[in-house]
Amino acid sequence: MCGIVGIVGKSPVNQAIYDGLTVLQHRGQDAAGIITIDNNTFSLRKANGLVKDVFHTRHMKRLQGSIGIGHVRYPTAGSSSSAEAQPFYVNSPFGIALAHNGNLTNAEALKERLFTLARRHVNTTSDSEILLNILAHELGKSEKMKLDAEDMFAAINEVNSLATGGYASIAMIIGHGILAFRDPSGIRPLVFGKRETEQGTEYMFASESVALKIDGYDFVRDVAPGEAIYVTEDGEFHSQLCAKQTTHAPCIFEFVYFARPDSVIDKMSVYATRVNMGTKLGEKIAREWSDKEIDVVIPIPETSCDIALEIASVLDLPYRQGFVKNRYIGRTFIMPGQEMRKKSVRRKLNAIDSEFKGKNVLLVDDSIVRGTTSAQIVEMAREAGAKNVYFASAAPEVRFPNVYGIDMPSAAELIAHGREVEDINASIGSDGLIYQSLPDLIAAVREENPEITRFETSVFDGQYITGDIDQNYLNRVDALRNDSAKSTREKAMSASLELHNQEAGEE
Ligand SMILES: O=P(O)(O)OC[C@H]1O[C@H](OP(=O)(O)OP(=O)(O)O)[C@H](O)[C@@H]1O
Ligand SMILES: NC(=O)CC[C@H](N)C(=O)O
Ligand SMILES: [Mg+2]
Repeated sequence: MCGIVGIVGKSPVNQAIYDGLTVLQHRGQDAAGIITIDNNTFSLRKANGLVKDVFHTRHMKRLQGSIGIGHVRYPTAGSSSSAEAQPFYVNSPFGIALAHNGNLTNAEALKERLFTLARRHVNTTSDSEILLNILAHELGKSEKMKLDAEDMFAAINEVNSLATGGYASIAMIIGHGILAFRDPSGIRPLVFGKRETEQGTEYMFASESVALKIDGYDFVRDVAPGEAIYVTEDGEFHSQLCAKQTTHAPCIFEFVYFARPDSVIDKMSVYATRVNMGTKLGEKIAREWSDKEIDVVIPIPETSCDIALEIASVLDLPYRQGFVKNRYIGRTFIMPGQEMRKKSVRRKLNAIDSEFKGKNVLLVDDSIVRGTTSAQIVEMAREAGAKNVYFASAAPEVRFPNVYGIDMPSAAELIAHGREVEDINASIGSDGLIYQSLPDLIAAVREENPEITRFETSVFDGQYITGDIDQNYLNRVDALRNDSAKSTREKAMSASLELHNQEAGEE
C-alpha cells in the first residue's frame, strides 16, 4: 500500500507535499519521492528511506514550483531498489511524472504491448513504470501541442480499458497540470480537497483524507471508481467518468489495517469501522466463549487498540495497555523480508509484566497474516507470567494472496492458508483463538456507508473482483514474489543504476 499526494497550488508546494507524505508514512516505509515543476522543468528527489530521511534542506530548496506530486512506497511489485522509488518520469509527450498506489494484474501483457506497439522500453520491474508508459502512449496519440480536458479523459478511458488491477494514481504533465484517476473498481482510495487563497483556488489529491486536513485543505469528496480529474496548472477543474463499467469495491483491508483511523475513505470513518469491528467481535466472544474466564483485554499496538477497547467495553472487562510500543520502530507487516519482520516484533513491543502475571488475558489484534506478530506476542505474554493467553483477531482468517497492492503474494506464507482455527491456535501457541467472521467484518465496515454493496475481500474468500485471476496467475506471482525469490532478486537489483535520479547517490 503506497501513499500518494498531488497539489496544484498558487505558491510553493514542496513543504505541503512533504507534510502530506509524513502523515501517509504508515502506507509505505521503504522509499519516498517528490517531483515538482518550476519554469518548465521537473525537479525530483527520491530515495529509499522514510520521508524525514530522504528529504534534506538542500533537496527541499531545489523542489521549487507551485505544482507537484509525492509518493511513499511499500513495494508490491518489482524490487525495493531505489530505482523503483516513485514518482516515475517519462519525457514524451511533454514530460510526465506519475505516482501510483496499487498493483496492476496484467503488467506483463502491458509491457509486451508497449514494446510491440509503441517500441517503448520499461527499464525497471515496477508495474508503476508500465502504467506511466501506457498513459504516456495514450496521451501521445493526439498530435496537438496542447491537450485539453477531453484529450486527457480520452487517454484515461483507454488506460482503464487496458489496465486491470488496483490503481489510484496521480500524474503531472508539464505545461498542463495534474491528472488523477482511480481504477474502475475503486479498490485503492483517493480523495481530493481544495483551499481558497487570494491568488485563486488550490487543489490537493491524496490517498487518505488525513493528508488534506493537516495541509489545511477542505475535503471535497472521494475520486469515484473509474473517474479522472484534471486540474490545469492555472487551477481549472475538470472531471469525467472514464470507464464503461464500474463497481465500487473498496479494499476492506484498508479499514482493518492499512489506513489511519483519523481518515475517512468512501464516506466511512476508519475509526468508526474499527469500533464496529470491536462490537461485533466482542459479541461473538460473549456468545461463544461464555465458558472461558478472561480477566483483562490487552491490545497489540498499534492498529488494534481502538478495536480492543471496544471489545473490553462489550465484555465489561478492564482494558490495559500491557505492551509498550517503541515509537521509533515502524510497522512490521510492511517491512521487506520475513527475517526483518520477525526481529522487529520484539524490538517494537515489550510487555509490562505486572499486567500479565497470574492473569487470563485476551490479546486482540486487527489481523493475523503470517503469524509473525501473534506467535511472538503469545510467547511474550507467557514469559510475563500470564495464566491463560487467549487471542482474538478482528479480521477473519487470511487465506489467499493479495494481488491489488498488499504484499501477500504467497499463500504458503499465510498462517491460515489451508488450516483450521484449532491448528492455527496450536501454531501461535495460544490457549484459545477466535476470528471475526467475514459477514461480521463486512457489516462492521458497511454500517458506516450502506451504499457500498461490495468490498474487495479476496484475502479472506479468494474472490478477486477484477475477474482475471486464476490459479496459474497466483502460482506465477508466488514464484516471483515469495520471500526467498524476493531476497535473491533484491541482491541483483541493488547493483542496478538509476536512470533519472543521479542525485540519489550524491550525499
Ligand atoms: O501476522 P503478521 O504477519 O504479523 O501481520 C499482522 C500484524 O502486522 C500488523 O502490525 P504492524 O506492526 O505492521 O503495525 P501496527 O503498529 O499498525 O499494528 C497488524 O496490525 C498485525 O499486528
Ligand atoms: N503498495 C503500492 O501501492 C505499490 C505500488 C507499486 N506496485 C510499487 O510496487 O511500487
Ligand atoms: Mg499490529
